[in-house]
Amino acid sequence: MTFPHDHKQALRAKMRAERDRFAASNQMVIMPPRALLTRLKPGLIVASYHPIGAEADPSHLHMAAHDAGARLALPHVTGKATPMRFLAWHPDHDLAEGPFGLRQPLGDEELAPDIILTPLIAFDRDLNRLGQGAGHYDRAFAQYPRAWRLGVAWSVQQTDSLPSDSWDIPLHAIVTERAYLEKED
Ligand SMILES: Nc1nc2c(c(=O)[nH]1)N(C=O)[C@@H](CNc1ccc(C(=O)N[C@@H](CCC(=O)O)C(=O)O)cc1)CN2
Ligand SMILES: Nc1ncnc2c1ncn2[C@@H]1O[C@H](COP(=O)(O)OP(=O)(O)OP(=O)(O)O)[C@@H](O)[C@H]1O
Repeated sequence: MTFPHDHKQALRAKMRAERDRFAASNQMVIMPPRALLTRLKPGLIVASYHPIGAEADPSHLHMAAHDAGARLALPHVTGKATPMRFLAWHPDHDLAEGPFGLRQPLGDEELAPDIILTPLIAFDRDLNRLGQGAGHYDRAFAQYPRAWRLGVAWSVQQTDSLPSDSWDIPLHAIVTERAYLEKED
């Protein structure tokens, strides 16, 4: 079922406001779930992200990956229309300013991720995800279908049921400051 574009836009505005309110009055951290830790090994490529605004901070997750010998990558975009690339990044490296207030890697070494720590605006119990609407993660998920897709979010970003379009690829799991949710299969 295809939901009107306007419905997704209204949901984004509502859930961004919810997230911003939550983050303004709480000092929470998100810790790496056991399911992530058991997957980590030297040489694995883990894509994380640099949070903007009130987004959930994945740094404890990617630092656990770094400590386990994994290589890190961060997303790099140039605009809404162009695909996102994951570029190599080391925690000691500086970031450069990008579009939408993003901070992105300076280098140009593209990596194919084994695990994608995924930012999101909203999620539901079926692990559907609503993103920024440019299709950057939907396209990356299609490009790397074997990667493990772990959503990172505040618990208040959960909503009853999300509109799902044909191109939407659900997450394998989601971690919040309160819980770890996994797809039952
Ligand atoms: N931290 C972070 N990095 C990320 C993403 C993300 O969601 N979060 N992306 C996910 O795709 C990609 C960047 N894509 C983006 C596409 C559109 C907008 C955008 O339209 N932003 C709105 C305001 C967003 C807000 O207030 O939350 C804007 O600029 O009007 C932002 C990022 C890659 N890096
Ligand atoms: N595999 C794909 N290839 C090309 N375009 C895609 C693909 N997946 C999604 N898109 C396009 O991306 C756009 C954004 O989709 P949508 O509103 O579902 O994004 P979203 O749920 O916010 O997630 P994202 O974080 O990926 O932006 C749509 O116009 C869609 O046509």
